[in-house]
Amino acid sequence: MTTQNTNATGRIVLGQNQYGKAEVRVVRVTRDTERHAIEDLNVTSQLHGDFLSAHTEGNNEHVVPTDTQKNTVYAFAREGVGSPEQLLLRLADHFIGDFDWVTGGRWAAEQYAWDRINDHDHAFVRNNREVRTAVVHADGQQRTVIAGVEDLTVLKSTGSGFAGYPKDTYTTLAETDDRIMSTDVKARWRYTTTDVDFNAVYTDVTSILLAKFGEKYSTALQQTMFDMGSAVLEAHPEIAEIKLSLPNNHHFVVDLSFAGLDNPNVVFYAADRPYGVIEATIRREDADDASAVWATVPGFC
Ligand SMILES: O=c1[nH]c(=O)c2[nH]c(=O)[nH]c2[nH]1
Repeated sequence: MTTQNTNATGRIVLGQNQYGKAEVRVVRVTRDTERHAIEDLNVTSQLHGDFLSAHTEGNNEHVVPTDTQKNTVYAFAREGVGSPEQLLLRLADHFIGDFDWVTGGRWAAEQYAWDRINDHDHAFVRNNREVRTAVVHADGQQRTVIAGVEDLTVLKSTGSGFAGYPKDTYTTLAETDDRIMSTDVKARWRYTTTDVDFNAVYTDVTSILLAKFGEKYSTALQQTMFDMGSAVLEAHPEIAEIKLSLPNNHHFVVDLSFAGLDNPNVVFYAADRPYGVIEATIRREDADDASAVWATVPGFC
């Protein structure tokens, strides 16, 4: 229960604030040769700093327009992207370096992949397998980079069960040692350094997550999730922690007895809701506390 302060006389002040341009869609074509390449991003720029008088006095002399922030994203893309993390780090250095009162900020990106059509030089098909994510949080000279992946939908048609759980009056779920397990992998991992080959590590982390999902018999999504996250930390010392949020995309065996048919795990009803939701942070025991940065990355525990 919260109690109400009935004689609140304290001054009203501006608390935490940030502002910027959300979802700047930028497609960068690299066309130095006839074989083009595409980088397709959705970038958000938000500044932290001394913006008090803009809020309390209507004084805009510190307010770098959100329109300028959008233009800066496009201008920096002209110089090259490389990786979403590198682009965001350059944006952070620029805004903090060029404007005295900008002390930090949050820059975020999603990246969408395009594959070549039949190895064509300049025709592509969008690969909707997953969305890559990146966040750079800057505070003075400090940079924190959090990379991620989402909408990576996976399924295994056997090699998963769920049993041994407590039962009470409300339990109807039957134990099983053979079920479908499916989830949409959503993960974010925090680097301890900016000296990273971000594209190479992204590729390796996603391939580890996929391999571990399939690798061994799963007694629960919780166990599989911990295996997936642990394997990423084991392979990558430059990652301090990884957060996973995994919906349990339930597949129910359909009772076909109305037609006189058995159903030995062949025909399933893919429910879209409700779904289990299994989440964890898997971390090195001695990892530093980055909870203030994680607070800017919603959707995880
Ligand atoms: O992998 C699972 N974890 C659970 O916590 C759970 N709960 C449930 O009903 N089914 C499952 N499956």
